[in-house]
Amino acid sequence: MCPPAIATEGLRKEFDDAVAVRDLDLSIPRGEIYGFLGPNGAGKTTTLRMLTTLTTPTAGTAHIAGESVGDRAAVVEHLGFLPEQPPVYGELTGREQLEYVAGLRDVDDWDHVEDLLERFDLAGDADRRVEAYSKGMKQKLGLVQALLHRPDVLFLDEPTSGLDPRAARTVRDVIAEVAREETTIFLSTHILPVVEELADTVGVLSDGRLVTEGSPAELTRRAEDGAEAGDGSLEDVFLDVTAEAPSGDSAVEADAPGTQR
Ligand SMILES: Nc1ncnc2c1ncn2[C@@H]1O[C@H](COP(=O)(O)OP(=O)(O)OP(=O)(O)O)[C@@H](O)[C@H]1O
Repeated sequence: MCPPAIATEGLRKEFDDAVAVRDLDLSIPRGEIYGFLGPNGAGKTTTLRMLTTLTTPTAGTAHIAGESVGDRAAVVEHLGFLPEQPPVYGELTGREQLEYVAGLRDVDDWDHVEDLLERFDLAGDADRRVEAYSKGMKQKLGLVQALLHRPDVLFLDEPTSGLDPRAARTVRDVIAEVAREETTIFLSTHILPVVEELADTVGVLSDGRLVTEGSPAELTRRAEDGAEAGDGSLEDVFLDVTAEAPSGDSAVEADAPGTQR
């Protein structure tokens, strides 16, 4: 049987003065879009960094497509990562940027690269310098470069942050399309409607702990059943399960749902 796309057991990260992630257990099947929510400081970025080998766990295990994150060379073949700020160089053209990343990744399937540029509506701009790209175009270029090597698992950190509604729509459409091709997507975001629209399963992290998990429909049904106030929306679920978080500056207070940061 295929191993899960993402599996963690007791995954934990401590910094000198804080526990950022506490004993996280995840099992995310292949082909799923997993929406990872949590207030500011909940530990989402630290989790992403552990899963993408950028930081070492203090304890526990994590496997991507069956490979341990401790084996960086093996695991990076399976993952693509779009951080909140896409790692693109302004002085290169879009195509040069992709050639550079393809070289690092040993990708020589140029038909695939051209196909991605077409699908993301970037082909006409591929020979322009990246510094002339809009934020949405840079985000799409970042997505193309994360997908160049056909990863099994794509990690996205706030992929629609700061985009205008049209650019955010395009990025959401692209995510949905990529997911249709059996790529597993781990989507970390504050923007609840994005998760509500795209995610098969939602996990909510609060103070480093996974405090709830389920499909958006299951979570909102639970909120409707238990709610004394509110309309049983994902926002109610989020507010309810993160209510005990020690930080006062929850994501929902800072960003009204639907706000594109
Ligand atoms: N390098 C570090 N050194 C010390 N503490 C850190 C470090 N990185 C993160 N932390 C702490 O770990 C906790 C989780 O931070 P993290 O950035 O993972 O949260 P987050 O959920 O991504 O937050 P946000 O939504 O605001 O980006 C916070 O208390 C943060 O201060």
